[in-house]
Amino acid sequence: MDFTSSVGNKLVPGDELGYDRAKEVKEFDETKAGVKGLVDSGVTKVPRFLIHPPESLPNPMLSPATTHFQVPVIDLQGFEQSCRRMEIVDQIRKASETWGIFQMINHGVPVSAMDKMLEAVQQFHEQPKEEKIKWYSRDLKQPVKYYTNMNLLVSKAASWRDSISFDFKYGPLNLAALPLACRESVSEYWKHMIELSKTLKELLSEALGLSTDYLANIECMKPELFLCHYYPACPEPYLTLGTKKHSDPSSLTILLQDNIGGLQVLHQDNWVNVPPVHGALVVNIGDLLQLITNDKFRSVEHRVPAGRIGPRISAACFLNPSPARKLGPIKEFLSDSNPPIYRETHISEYAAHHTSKAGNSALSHFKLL
Ligand SMILES: O=C(O)CCC(=O)C(=O)O
Ligand SMILES: [Fe+2]
Repeated sequence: MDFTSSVGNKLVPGDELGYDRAKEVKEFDETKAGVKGLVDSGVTKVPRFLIHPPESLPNPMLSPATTHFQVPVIDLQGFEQSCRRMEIVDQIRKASETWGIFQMINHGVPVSAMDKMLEAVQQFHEQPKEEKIKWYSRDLKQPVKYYTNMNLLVSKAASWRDSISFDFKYGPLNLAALPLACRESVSEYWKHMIELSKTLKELLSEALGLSTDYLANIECMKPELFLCHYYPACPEPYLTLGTKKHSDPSSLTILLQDNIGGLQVLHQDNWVNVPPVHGALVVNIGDLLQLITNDKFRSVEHRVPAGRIGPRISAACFLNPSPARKLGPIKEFLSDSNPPIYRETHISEYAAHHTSKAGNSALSHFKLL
C-alpha cells in the first residue's frame, strides 16, 4: 500500500472533497505496524492523516532553545534529613506553584533500572511485527496494549508515535501477562515507581503545608497507568507532532525520557525545552492536583514535536486518584476569602471531559465561579 500517493502536502481545489481520511486511517490501522511501519516501508512524506494544522505546529521562528527559562532541577539527596528536607520541600513548592514541572535527580530509582526500561520499550517496538501485533488493541479493558494513538479513529490529526501501555488499575500485573521483550524491566521499574510515589506524596503534602501523610490518606496519587512511547525519526517533522499540546488528566506524572530530548513545556507563554539529564526523572503536576489544591499547584501544558532524529523513547507513569474517591478542593485551603474554585468530581467524570476536549484541560468545566 502506498500511503503517500493520494496525500501530497498541498491542498489543491477539490482535493479536500476527494480525500477519504477514514479510508486512509483504516488502511494504516490494519497494518498494525504503527508509525514505525511507515518509516520501515520507506515513506519520505508524512501521510495526510498525520499532518497537523499549521496553528498546532511549533512556530519555527520561536525556538524554545533561545528562551532564557530553565525548568527547575531538584536534587532529592538527603531528603530524609530534616534540614535538607526543608530546602527540598521549598524547591518543590516553588516549582509546583510557578512551573507545574521539575526534574528530579538522586530520587532513589537506580539509573540502571531506568536505562533498562528505555531499552525494553525500544526492543518491544523493534521486534518482528508478528510478535508485536499480538498486543495491538485499543480495548480499554485490556491491561497491556500496543497501538498508534488511542484516538486514531476519531482524531482530526494523528500523532507521529506508537505506544505500549500497562494499566495497573485492577492491581499488579501477572508477569506472564507482560510481553517478553519488557517483562522484567516493567516489573522492576514499576516497583520503583510505587516507592517513589510514596516519597513524592509526602514531599508534596509538606510542600502544600499539610501533614506528611495527607495526600496518601486521601488516596489521590496511586501509580496506575504506564504509557511508553516510541517516536520514530520523521522525514518532515515540521508537518506533524510527536505529542500535541496537552495537560495530563492525572494528579501527577513521573516521566522518563531518553537522551534525544524533545519534551517542551509552556511557561509564561514561552515553549521551553525540558533538556534530557541522564538519571533524572521529570515530574509534572496534572489537572487533578490543580483541582484538589484549588489552583495552588498548577498543571502544565506540554508537547513533543516530531524530530528528524529517532527513535525517541519515553515512559510516563501516571499517578491517579482512587476511582472510589470524590475529589474536590482540600478543605484545609478553603475560607471565606478563598472559596472553592471547583466542584467535586470523580476521576472517571474528569477523564471523560478531558477526552471530549481532545486532551486539553477540562478544568474549566468543573469551575464553580
Ligand atoms: O513523550 C513525552 O516526553 C511526553 C509524553 C506525554 O506527555 C504523555 O504521555 O502524556
Ligand atoms: Fe503528558
